[in-house]
Amino acid sequence: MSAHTIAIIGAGSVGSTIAHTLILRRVVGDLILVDIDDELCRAQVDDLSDGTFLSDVRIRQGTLEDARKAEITIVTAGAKQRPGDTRLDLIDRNYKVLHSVLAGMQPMRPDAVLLLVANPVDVLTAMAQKMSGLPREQVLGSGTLLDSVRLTRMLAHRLKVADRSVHATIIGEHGDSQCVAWSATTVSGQPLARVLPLSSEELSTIANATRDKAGSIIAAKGFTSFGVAAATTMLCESIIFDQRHVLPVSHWREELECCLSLPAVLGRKGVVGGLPFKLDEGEQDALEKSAKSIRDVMAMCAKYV
Ligand SMILES: NC(=O)C1=CN([C@@H]2O[C@H](COP(=O)(O)OP(=O)(O)OC[C@H]3O[C@@H](n4cnc5c(N)ncnc54)[C@H](O)[C@@H]3O)[C@@H](O)[C@H]2O)C=CC1
Ligand SMILES: CC(=O)C(=O)O
Repeated sequence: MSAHTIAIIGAGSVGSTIAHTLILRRVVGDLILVDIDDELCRAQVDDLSDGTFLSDVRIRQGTLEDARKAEITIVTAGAKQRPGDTRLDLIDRNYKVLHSVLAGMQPMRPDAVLLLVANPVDVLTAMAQKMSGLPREQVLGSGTLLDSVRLTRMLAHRLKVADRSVHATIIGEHGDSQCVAWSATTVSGQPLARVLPLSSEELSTIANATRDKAGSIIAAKGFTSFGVAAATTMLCESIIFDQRHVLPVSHWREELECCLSLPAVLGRKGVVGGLPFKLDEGEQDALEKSAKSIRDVMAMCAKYV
């Protein structure tokens, strides 16, 4: 049994599914759920606790004061997109939620990692870096790991190979300006273009389907939860067990003056390193445009911080 503790702020669809996945994967010994809706939180804890016999993880309802002491705190609290909303449309509501959550968690345990999942995740990650009191490297967002998983699946399906044989990365915003690092996409170490030559129209179709997948799920069922829970669990494992996986997560990029996703090394202190990630000219342009769209929203939010 792992002796680690993770707190999840926001016990709605995403928070509870992350809790469920962490329980099944035995990532932690103790899990704390916090929500402003006391009754919902209690019911989620009661329901989740019926499944803990599979892994012996202890789960309980807690407060921001409890979350303050956890090794990882995951923030899912906030409004979700309604059909047709972009993730950026959520900023006004979710900034206020983030502000009140972080204010209630001061001072945070100095070696804590704060993992943002609520949207717009890139902008909220940058705001949390300013408000949390933690070093920047310890505050990161789930970013485009989920988008990269979605892209990987589409390519693996097309190639009729296992997902793990494909390495595909979405970079930039977890949102509409995201871009595919096609030049770095490989299948069993071989460049994708060699294994599966695709026309530029086909590449665009795949990129658009990846970008639009969340919207189509939300249009049909109102929210997404399973993919983000699996992605967040993978991030927690890399952090808690200091596994140093290289994963696309939202983190501060000085050269782009914002938080966005590029591959980073994830260990016990959060983003513990980076590796060179070469892009072609078109991809670099797209990344810079994505950064600009995030910076534009941050500029609109300057009134807050
Ligand atoms: N980064 C990603 O890949 C993904 C992000 N999301 C985002 O996650 C967020 C949550 O989505 P859902 O769980 O579907 O929404 P939800 O509405 O089911 O849950 C949100 C929960 O936050 C709680 N909450 C609100 N204010 C709070 C506060 N001040 N303190 C504590 N709890 C508070 C609410 O009571 C509610 O239970 C949304 O912003 C959504 O866009 C969703 C899917 C994927
Ligand atoms: C909602 C969201 O951000 C996603 O599923 O990608």
